[in-house]
Amino acid sequence: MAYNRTHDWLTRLPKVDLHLHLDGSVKPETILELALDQGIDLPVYNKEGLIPHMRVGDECGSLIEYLSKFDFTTRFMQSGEALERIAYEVAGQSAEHNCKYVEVRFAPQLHRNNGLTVEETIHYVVEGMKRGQRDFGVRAGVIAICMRNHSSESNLEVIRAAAKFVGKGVVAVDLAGDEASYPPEWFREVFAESGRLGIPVTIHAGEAAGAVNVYEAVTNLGAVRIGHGVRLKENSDILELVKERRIPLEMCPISNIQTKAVSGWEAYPIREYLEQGLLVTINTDNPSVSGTDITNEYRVLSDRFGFTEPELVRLVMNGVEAAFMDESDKLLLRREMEAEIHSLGMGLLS
Ligand SMILES: O=c1[nH]cnc2c1ncn2[C@@H]1O[C@H](CO)[C@@H](O)[C@H]1O
Ligand SMILES: [Zn+2]
Repeated sequence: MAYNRTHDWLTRLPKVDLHLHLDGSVKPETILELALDQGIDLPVYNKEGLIPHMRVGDECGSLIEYLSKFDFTTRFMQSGEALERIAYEVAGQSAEHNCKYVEVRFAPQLHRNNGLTVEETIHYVVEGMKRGQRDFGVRAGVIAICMRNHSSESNLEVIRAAAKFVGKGVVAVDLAGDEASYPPEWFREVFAESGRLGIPVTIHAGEAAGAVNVYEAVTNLGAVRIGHGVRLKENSDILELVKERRIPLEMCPISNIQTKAVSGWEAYPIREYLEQGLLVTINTDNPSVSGTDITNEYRVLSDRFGFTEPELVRLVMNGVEAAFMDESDKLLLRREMEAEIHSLGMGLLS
């Protein structure tokens, strides 16, 4: 590729990633080592051969097809040691892209096949993130995910365990999985508990189903952020509500194209959302499943939509504003990032 000033500074631009799944971020090299340590057979024993088992291609037709990739990685994520290691590595991968803050999400109930409790899974992920923070300087928060195909009882267990870690590494709870088959109104009872316990909520909505799911998430599940929200554009009243309430959208461009949340890039609503004043943020979702990284997300957007450098900086700073962080920490992060952007000679914050 020819030298491109924007591409070069996108690598150096300080960034944040608010929507990243732990089980969608495991490196193939790590799977090779974990399989050996854990005595699990692999279909192939080299990195390149593992990639098709972990990553979707251009032919991915739906969210359901996309989600099928996770069964492979979660098999190797059933011990405290593996969870701690993968969380630590995610911090390292984020640092390589000058990501200053990352929120890592995972579903505790998917990591209990060998007897870990929900609380133990959270403990190990938090420990890995803390070690990553120390070694790589990346600030981090953990989001505990409830799964759409799990029982209320299992999901309530996740929320209650997560509540014990608030202020100690966990920053929010989420709902993920097959959105088209499991509408958000089925989860009111589960998220009433997060309301009672005072844990912030983000919900995957408007990805594989319509804008009405965003409405339900915001008005009845207590969501203060929305995962994706790509299909919000289908209803201008709901879009207006999200805008008025300053609810951030955690958009994940490459993943959104792969899961067919929209028909293609020409229909991807990011520029219109930004121009309409929505609090849009850019994230990776699942680097290993989507074959992406945070720099690549910005690079593709700048190429596809002609975002200017100030617009790209705006998207980054929206992420800082949307972070599940207390205000004093957020202020520090914002100052640090603004200073770094200025020192890169961009002077683009006006
Ligand atoms: O984009 C997404 N939409 C909905 N669910 C997802 C997405 N990416 C991952 N997961 C689901 O979240 C689980 C815990 O991390 C993953 O195992 C996958 O089933
Ligand atoms: Zn997601």
